Order: sequence, then C-alpha cells, then structure tokens
Amino acid sequence: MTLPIAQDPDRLRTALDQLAGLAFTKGHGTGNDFILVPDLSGETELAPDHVEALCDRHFGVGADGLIRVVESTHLIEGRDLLEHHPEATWFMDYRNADGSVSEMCGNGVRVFVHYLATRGLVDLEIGQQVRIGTRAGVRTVTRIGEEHYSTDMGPWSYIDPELAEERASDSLVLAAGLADPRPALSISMGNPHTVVALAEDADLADLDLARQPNVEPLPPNGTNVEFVVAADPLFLNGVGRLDLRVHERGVGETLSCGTGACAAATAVRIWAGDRDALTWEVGVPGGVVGVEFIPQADGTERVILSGPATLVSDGTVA
Ligand SMILES: N[C@@H](CCC[C@H](N)C(=O)O)C(=O)O
Repeated sequence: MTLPIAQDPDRLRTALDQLAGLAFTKGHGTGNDFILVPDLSGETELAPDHVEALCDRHFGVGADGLIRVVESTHLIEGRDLLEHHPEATWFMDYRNADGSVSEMCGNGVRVFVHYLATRGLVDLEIGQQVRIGTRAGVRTVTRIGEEHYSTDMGPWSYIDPELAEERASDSLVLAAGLADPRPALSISMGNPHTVVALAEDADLADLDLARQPNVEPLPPNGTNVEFVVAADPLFLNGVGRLDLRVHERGVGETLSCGTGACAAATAVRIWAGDRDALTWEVGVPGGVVGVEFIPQADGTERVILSGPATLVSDGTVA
C-alpha cells in the first residue's frame, strides 16, 4: 500500500523540488479550497505526487483540490470537446488532494471562472456567461455578482436507475457516529455521490468523518458521501432547505461540495415526493449554496448551482 506523501519524506521532497518556481493562486468556494495553477499552454507536468504534495496541509500549500488552468486545445479531453463546442476555450483540469482526477467540481468551476475573469483571461461583466470545458462536459457559468456565479451543471441522473427508481434508496451507509447503517441514494452530477438520509432528530455534529464511510454496494468508480438533515419545516416561502456534511472521494471531509449539494437536494426532493419543489438552499459547514431544478421537455432536469467564489492569495513554490 502506498503511504500518504506526508509520511514519505523522500517522495515529498522530490515532488516539491520538482515544482520549485511554480506560480499558484489559492481560492475557495464556501470553504472548499483549491490551488489554481496557471498553465495556459499546457507545459507543466502535474503528476499525482505533485498534486498530493501541494495539497498537503502540513508539508505543502494545503487544499482540497488542485485546478490546472489550461486552454482546451492543449489537452486531449479539451480538444475532444472543442470539436462540438468551439466556444469552450478554457478547460478546468481538476484533481483531488490525493492526486486522483475527478470529472467535475461545482465549487471549483466558480473559482476557476473567477480566476479567469479577475486575471483578464476572459471578459466577464455581471450578467455575462462563459462556457468551460470539464471532464463531465461543457458547463455554462454566469457571473451573477462581483464574486458570485451560477453554473448550469447539466442533468442529474441515478447511478443505478433500476434500483433507485424501485426503492428510492440503493445502498446502505455506515459512518463513525451512526448507530446503524442508513439508507442512501446514489446520484451522478457528472461525478458520483451517495446521499445518506439521517434520522429527523439526528445531529450532523455527532458524525466522525475523519474515517471513510462504508457504502454498500459502492458505486463502480467510488463515491462522495453526503449526510443530510432536512430543515423543519422542509419548505419555507417555497424554498426547500437542508444541511449537509460531506466526505469527498480522494480528499476526506471538506467544508463544502457543490456537486454534493446538487446531489443532496436531488435526493431529498425525491424522498419528499415533491417534483414541484424547484428551489433549494443547502447549508454546508462553510456557508450556503443555492440549487435550482429546471425541468426539460425530455423529462430530465438541469441543475443550476449558485454560490460565491473567492481568491485569497498568490504564491510561488519555494
Ligand atoms: N468539491 C467538489 C467535488 C470535487 C471532486 C470530488 N472529490 C470527486 O472525486 O468527485 C465540488 O464542489 O463539487
């Protein structure tokens, strides 16, 4: 088994030495934090060890994930997208803190666009939109305030449609702090999520997410796990409300997860049996994000995620 890089001084030293001089920017969306690496023409090799070393909170810069800012034309996935979406000239190359690749990051894409806008790489006034390439496809991001963005995240889908439609839950999840395994529903937002329904009187603070929750059966590509408690009353002035804590695939517990918020609102809405509830407010440990469902003629629903994006500092690897 490979040790985490923090426990392997030689691997850590080598990775950081190889990155000497690399410029980066630190940013976050509701406390979900990222290291943005501008590599506009795709010349920087970022191996999993490099990402893990930079994201380590004690020996590196520290972040939940790393986002390489690259023109779509400089990577294979980007060139594939450009064939049908020539306007998606920028690609969000997203990696988890452990160095693994993820298809999508809902908080990350807002921070990514805020970086492009504030560095003059795109012209984006409030009210304007930009199309961004990701491994989950092209996403449209609208600037709705100086530091606020909304993203059309595309349609949600069940990871296992047959099981889910039959039973409204497709797995059981056990985490430290839970007395018994709880029913859960796995939803894809481009990346995989398993949303766990806690008992009505449960306290999210009682969970210990330092250890990875056990999901049975585990979706084929692993999963991010969201523990949700619905507000009482669930709807206030027509807005559905819930709180969550999340254990992210490839990271651990984070203060927020944008795709996780979308998946959680989707699952709670299914459990509540109210397809007309289109607007949701999701509380995460690092703030609040908005989720909206837009029904489509073909029966699918597009999910719109909105929230803040903040850039904190610029640096260079020593
Ligand atoms: N924090 C993100 C999701 C990041 C990727 C995730 N860990 C995965 O592996 O799918 C978000 O805001 O969506």
